[in-house]
Amino acid sequence: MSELEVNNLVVAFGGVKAINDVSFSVEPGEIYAVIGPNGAGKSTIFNAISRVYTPQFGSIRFQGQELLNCEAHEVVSAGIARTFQNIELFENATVLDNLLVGRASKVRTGALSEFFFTPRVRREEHEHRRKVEDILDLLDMQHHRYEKVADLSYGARKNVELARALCADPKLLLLDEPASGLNPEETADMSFWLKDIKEELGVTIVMVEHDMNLVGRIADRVLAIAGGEVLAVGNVTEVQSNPTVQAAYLGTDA
Ligand SMILES: Nc1ncnc2c1ncn2[C@@H]1O[C@H](COP(=O)(O)OP(=O)(O)OP(=O)(O)O)[C@@H](O)[C@H]1O
Repeated sequence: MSELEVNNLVVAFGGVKAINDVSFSVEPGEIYAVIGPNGAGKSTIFNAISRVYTPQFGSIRFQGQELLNCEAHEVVSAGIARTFQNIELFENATVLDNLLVGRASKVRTGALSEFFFTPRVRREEHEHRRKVEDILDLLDMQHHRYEKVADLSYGARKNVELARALCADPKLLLLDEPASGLNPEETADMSFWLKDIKEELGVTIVMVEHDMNLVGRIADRVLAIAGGEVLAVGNVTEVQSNPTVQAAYLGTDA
C-alpha cells in the first residue's frame, strides 16, 4: 500500500480550478518533490492534504485512511506534520519551548492529572523532553536551545520549524519550500538533514521546492505540475529532460 495516494483531486476557487484532476502516489520512506512554476497549485495540494482546503472532488488516502473524512487536527494525529512557506513560530519563545509546543499533539494525560503532576504526567513530560533533545541533536541545534526564536538567523529559524514538525513524531512530513531563503551552505545542510530524517527516522517526505539543486540531491521522485495539472512524474533526470516540462516550466534551456 502506498503511504499517500491522491486520486483525481479537484480544488476550485470561485469556479477556477487551481487543481484539476491530479493523481499521484508516494511510497513509504520516499522523498517526493512537487515542482512547478508560481501558481501551479503546489501549496494548494498541501492545503488539501492538511485539510485547510476542502476539495470539490477526489480522494486523499494516507496509509489507506481517507483524509477527506477527517478534520485538520485528525490529520495531525494520523501522523502528518507540515512546515509552511513563511515560517510560523512563536517568535518570542525559546527554541526549546517552540519544540515542546510541537509535542502538544502527543499529550495523553488529562488536565486533572497534570494539576496533581502524577507519576504518569512526570513520565510523559520526561518522554517529551527526551524526544525534543533527540531532535535538537539530529539537527545539530543544541546550542540554540535557550535562544529566543526572534534572535535567530533566517536559516536557523527554518531549522526550528523543521524540528518542531518532527516533534509531532510524523510518519509523513509535508515541507513547503524547505530551502527558500537559505544560502548554498544552509541548503547543503538542509539536504543532509532531510536525508537523515528519511534514513534514521524512516519518515516519508513530500516537499514543494523550487531549488532544483536540493531536489536533484535528495528527491527519489519528482512530480511536475503546471496550471493545476500533472505534467510528468519520474526521477529528477527524467522529469528535467521531459519536453513538456521543459516547454511549460523549466524553459527549453533547462
Ligand atoms: N485561498 C485561495 N483563494 C483563491 N485562489 C487561490 C487560493 N489559494 C490558491 N489560489 C489560487 O490557486 C492557484 C494555485 O496557487 P498555489 O498557491 O497552490 O500555487 P503554488 O504552485 O504553490 O505557487 P507558488 O510557487 O507561487 O507558491 C493560483 O492561481 C492561486 O491564485
